[in-house]
Amino acid sequence: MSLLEVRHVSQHFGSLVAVDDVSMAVEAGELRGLIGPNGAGKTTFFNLISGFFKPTAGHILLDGRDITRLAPHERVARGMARTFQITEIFPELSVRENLRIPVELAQGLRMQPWLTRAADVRIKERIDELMQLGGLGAHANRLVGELSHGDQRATEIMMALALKPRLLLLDEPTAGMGSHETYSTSVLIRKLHRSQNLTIVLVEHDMRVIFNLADRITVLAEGAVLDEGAPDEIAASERVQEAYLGKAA
Ligand SMILES: Nc1ncnc2c1ncn2[C@@H]1O[C@H](COP(=O)(O)OP(=O)(O)OP(=O)(O)O)[C@@H](O)[C@H]1O
Repeated sequence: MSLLEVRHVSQHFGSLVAVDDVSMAVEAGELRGLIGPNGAGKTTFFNLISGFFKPTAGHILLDGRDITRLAPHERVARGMARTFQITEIFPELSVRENLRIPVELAQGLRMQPWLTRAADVRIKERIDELMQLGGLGAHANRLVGELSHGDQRATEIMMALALKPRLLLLDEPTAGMGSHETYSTSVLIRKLHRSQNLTIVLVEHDMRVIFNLADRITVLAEGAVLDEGAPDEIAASERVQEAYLGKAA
């Protein structure tokens, strides 16, 4: 059974069909890349998987269970977390304080009026572990708003990971980055994928990142699946080349 299964999903906005009868199955442990020209429907598709939109038609299954009508936070409870195209962090808080929010949430301790000393130790240990894993140890007490774009993105990814997802959805993690930061973000994603038993679906514009990281790639064009396969198959696909060249022309 696939970890994530999308069955014949469509999303209409009035007369516009942003996602048109898309099916996709992602196996546990896979890193799936999702690409497509501008306006292909990638972000809409991500919003459908993570529950920000409810599809006009079709079904979404996680571990074989239908989650189509579940709210985003209910999907988080089932093991799904996501990041956004625009980094969603609290710039006026430190890295440690940002991470504390999802760590408390994951441990069922958010909004508790008081914490036992043991619970507080557990929270701090988990924050330290996440900072270490994300390469953020040196920035623990710095305000996130003062960090580089790459470190802000790493903080956001580690906040998603704090929720202990099995499925992590990353929406353009290298958007707006220079080549150095793009490279270090790719290295982080690969490291997390390998060390944390994670399944990842990654939307990216940067083709080097996608072809370097993905086990398989799904290509969307005009809301529909244009092609799907291993990176070398997609690189050789005439249909895909035409879609990109056609768009650029
Ligand atoms: N909330 C919305 N209401 C109406 N139309 C929308 C909405 N969201 C997206 N669209 C339209 O749906 C289509 C697909 O958009 P979407 O943002 O999903 O594409 P994309 O592949 O993510 O594009 P990009 O690569 O530029 O981010 C576009 O025509 C867009 O204008």
